[in-house]
Formats: sequence, C-alpha cells, structure tokens
Amino acid sequence: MQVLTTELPGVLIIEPDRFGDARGFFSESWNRRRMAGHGVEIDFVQDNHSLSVEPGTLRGLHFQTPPHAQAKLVRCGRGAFMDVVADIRHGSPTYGRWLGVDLSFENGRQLLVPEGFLHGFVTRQPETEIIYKCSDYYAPDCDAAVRFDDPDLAIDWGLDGPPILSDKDAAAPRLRGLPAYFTWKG
Ligand SMILES: Cc1cn([C@H]2C[C@H](O)[C@@H](COP(=O)(O)OP(=O)(O)O[C@H]3O[C@@H](C)C(=O)[C@@H](O)[C@H]3O)O2)c(=O)[nH]c1=O
Repeated sequence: MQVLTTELPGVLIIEPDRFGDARGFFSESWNRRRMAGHGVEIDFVQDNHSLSVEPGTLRGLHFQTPPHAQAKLVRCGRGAFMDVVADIRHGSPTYGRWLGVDLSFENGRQLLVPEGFLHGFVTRQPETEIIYKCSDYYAPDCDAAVRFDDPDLAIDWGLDGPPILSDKDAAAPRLRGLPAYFTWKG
C-alpha cells in the first residue's frame, strides 16, 4: 500500500495493493491498523455507495457542519470520476485551494478527505459507482453545500458542457458568506 501526501495538508492519496491471479484480484480496501501506522486514526461509522448513470454527473460540493463533521475515504467501485476537495479551514495556509484526483476502478486509488474540506466529484464514464466511508453519521440538519462553480474556488472540472446536478446542488450558495465552521489547528 502506498500513501501519498498532497499539496493540501491532511489530504492523502492511498494506493492499496492488488493481488492478481487467474480469477481477478484481491485488495484490502481499508485496514485500520495499517492506516494508523501512517498517522490516520479514524473510526468510520457509515459506508455510502452511489451510482451516477451519465458521465458528466457532478455531486458537490458537500460537507457536514460541526458537531457532525465527516472525514471520508473515497474510492471507485466501477467506472471513473474526478474527486475534488477544497480546503475551508479558516486560517489554513491552503484555505480556498482545491485538488482534483482521478479515481477509477482501473487505478484502484482512494482519497482521504479530512474534516474541514468540501467534497465533490464529476463522473467521466457511464454507470460510475462511488463508495466511501464516513467518520460520522448522516445528519440532515448539518448537511451543507457550496456551489461547484464558485468563482472564489475556480475549480476546473474538465467539463465540455453543463454538468448534471441535483436541484439542491444547482441552488447551493457560495463559500463567501458561510460561517467559519472550521479553523486550522496547525
Ligand atoms: C448523504 C446521504 C444522503 N441520504 C439521502 C438523502 C437524500 O434523500 C438522498 C440523496 O442525498 P444527496 O442528494 O445529498 O446525495 P449526494 O449528492 O450523493 O450526496 C453526497 O455527495 C458526495 C459528494 C458527498 O461528499 C457525500 O457526503 C454526500 O453529500 O439520500 C442518506 O440517507 N444518507 C446519507 O448519508
């Protein structure tokens, strides 16, 4: 397993080993003890799985506010998508910066999204499945979003045309104007 740091402190790219044989492959998609050895000690409590039928489907940018903030460990079950995180930890040296990482069934990569980050993705292939672990339960009262095309974030989603969005995401507010839910702790 490879654990790669990124330019956003706390965001990690994880490349689990795949053991291939005549049947296909085997891979450990989460190993708490091994990740603790890389400084990641998270008690995940909920696993989510979603299917996006059309390429160009965009979900995000989402987060849950405290006291139900979530860290997430994201991977692709089928197809391919670009996973995006954006730092909204006030006082962070990388506040407002975003990162996009290609996750696919083929590359088997995972992205660790810490608390204090917006999260979203855009699918690149039809019938794309995303599977992710969450460190807190779904809390509808704490469910929050920022518009995917917020000019202050200026995320390059690599889209040719308008994405397919939920009504909720199409109406999401800009980052500026939101309370400072998260502060950088160094
Ligand atoms: C997120 C979530 C949704 N739901 C329900 C609420 C709603 O009826 C339906 C669809 O919800 P949404 O439209 O919010 O689903 P979706 O747009 O896929 O939301 C997800 O997007 C990605 C980017 C994330 O990071 C996730 O944390 C989550 O916010 O599922 C749950 O029951 N549990 C959950 O944990």
